[in-house]
Amino acid sequence: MATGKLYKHSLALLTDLYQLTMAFGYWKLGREKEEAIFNLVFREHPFNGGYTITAGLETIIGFLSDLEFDQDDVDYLATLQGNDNKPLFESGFLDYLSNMRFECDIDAMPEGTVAFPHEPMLRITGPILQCQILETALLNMISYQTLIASKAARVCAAAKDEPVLEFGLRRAQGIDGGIAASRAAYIGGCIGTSNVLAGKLYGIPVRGTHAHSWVMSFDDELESFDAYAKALPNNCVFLVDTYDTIQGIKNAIIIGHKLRDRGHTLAGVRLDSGDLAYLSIEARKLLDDAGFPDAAIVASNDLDEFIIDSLKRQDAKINVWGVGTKLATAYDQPALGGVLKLSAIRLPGQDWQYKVKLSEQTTKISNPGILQVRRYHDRSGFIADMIYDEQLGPGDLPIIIDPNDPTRRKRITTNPPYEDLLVPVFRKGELVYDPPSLSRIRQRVQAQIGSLHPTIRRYMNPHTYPAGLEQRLHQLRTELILNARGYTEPPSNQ
Ligand SMILES: Nc1ncnc2c1ncn2[C@@H]1O[C@H](COP(=O)(O)OP(=O)(O)OP(=O)(O)O)[C@@H](O)[C@H]1O
Ligand SMILES: O=P(O)(O)OC[C@H]1O[C@H](OP(=O)(O)OP(=O)(O)O)[C@H](O)[C@@H]1O
Ligand SMILES: O=C(O)c1cccnc1
Repeated sequence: MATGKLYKHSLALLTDLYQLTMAFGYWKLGREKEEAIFNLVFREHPFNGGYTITAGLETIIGFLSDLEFDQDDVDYLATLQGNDNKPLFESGFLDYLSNMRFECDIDAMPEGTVAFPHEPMLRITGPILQCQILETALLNMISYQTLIASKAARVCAAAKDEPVLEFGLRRAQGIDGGIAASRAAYIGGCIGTSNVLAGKLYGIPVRGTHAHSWVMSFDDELESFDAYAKALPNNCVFLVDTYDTIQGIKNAIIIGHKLRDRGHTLAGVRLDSGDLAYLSIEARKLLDDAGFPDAAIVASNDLDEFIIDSLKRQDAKINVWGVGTKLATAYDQPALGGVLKLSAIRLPGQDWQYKVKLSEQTTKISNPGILQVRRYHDRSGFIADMIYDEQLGPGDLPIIIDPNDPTRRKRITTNPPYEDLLVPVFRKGELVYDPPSLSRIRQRVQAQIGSLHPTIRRYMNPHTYPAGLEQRLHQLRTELILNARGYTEPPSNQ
């Protein structure tokens, strides 16, 4: 029975200490009811790609649904001391945490959405104290799964119509990394995983062959295949490279005939070393000539999207790709670089005050407002994305401005159909969203990627998809930046 949860208790302490010290500060100042809006964004696509696939929302929903500071948690917090060896937190604050119930609004892009730099993938609105405590966990859950789903999408795109199995658990970043990687890889397009716990938790199909150790534990390879075929006649993909790959394929064929005589099937062979193009072509010839045209050739060994692409260009005859380390660890880019930035604040019952964070680097200056993302499309696919402020509104026939280079603009002139990407997930702490099944999320990924122009899908040096700020939001942001830099008066609505 798929439960979808690795942890069966509240993870309220899954945060950085500074979030709790700030929370204490807000409480001490009586500011705990002040409301804030934070947006979770990334600044650059991972892997130098042209798009990013969101993942991790369901993990966040599980985390927030269980959220509470239980007695053990506050007992632990009571032991923390400041540099005068006195308690860091007052008991009144710990009581406050014990009684605190999650009461924020969350709006988020559904999992499996393609996202672009600076677009909020998730927006949290609520008491600033709560938003602050949750920052770290929200980033942790979305950033990593989004990274792996995006990597998987690239690997699967390279494999084109051929299935990719995720084999990464043994090299993944610890227990949670391995579980989350399997989930995200499945979202990104892998058809199964070797990770049995992920299979149980999420209902991901589990698949596998056997290891060199099985072959090595027998006196010879043929005997090992024979014994495996007798024990598991319905799961025979023989690993053929323990000693000599060509001889291994011939041994697999000998056992394949025996399997067939007993009413079973040689499902395939796995190549795990050597020149995978050459060996797969030889394997295909041997298997076909022996009457096993349906036996699959599975390949593994430090594969990634670039090696898969190269092997395909070499006409490798590989039917199934087993990809582990480089997928589950996001080997070439181990972090997404997600951030959660404050964009507005207000006292209860008062107007929002918009906020920006300055930086010497233009791309690191945050966006103010109550942000939403509008995606315009036509029959051929996505046209452009526009980040707009819900109070200013999306505007008629808007102009979309690249925040990194305001001279780059796109005018929306024809009133094309659109979709607002952030959907309500929590309202005042109550779940108002019915999370889709993993198979629906996988379908969404394929539909979303399919709606991108092929030049944006290219995994080397892709074209840049038009995504930017609605012009009045851009103007307001510019005024706030100039004001923060001391050049102007604050904008009139501040
Ligand atoms: N024809 C090919 N074209 C491009 N890359 C290939 C080709 N064949 C294999 N590779 C890749 O080259 C790398 C070979 O790595 P390495 O030399 O460490 O492996 P090996 O010696 O074949 O096997 P192992 O060390 O696992 O026993 C792997 O990443 C593999 O996927
Ligand atoms: O190469 P990856 O993409 O990570 O795929 C998973 C690897 O895990 C297994 O190897 P094993 O742990 O036996 O080590 P190996 O690298 O020596 O084959 C398997 O034979 C693959 O080679
Ligand atoms: O089943 C397999 O072939 C497998 C599983 C994990 C890692 N490498 C291979």
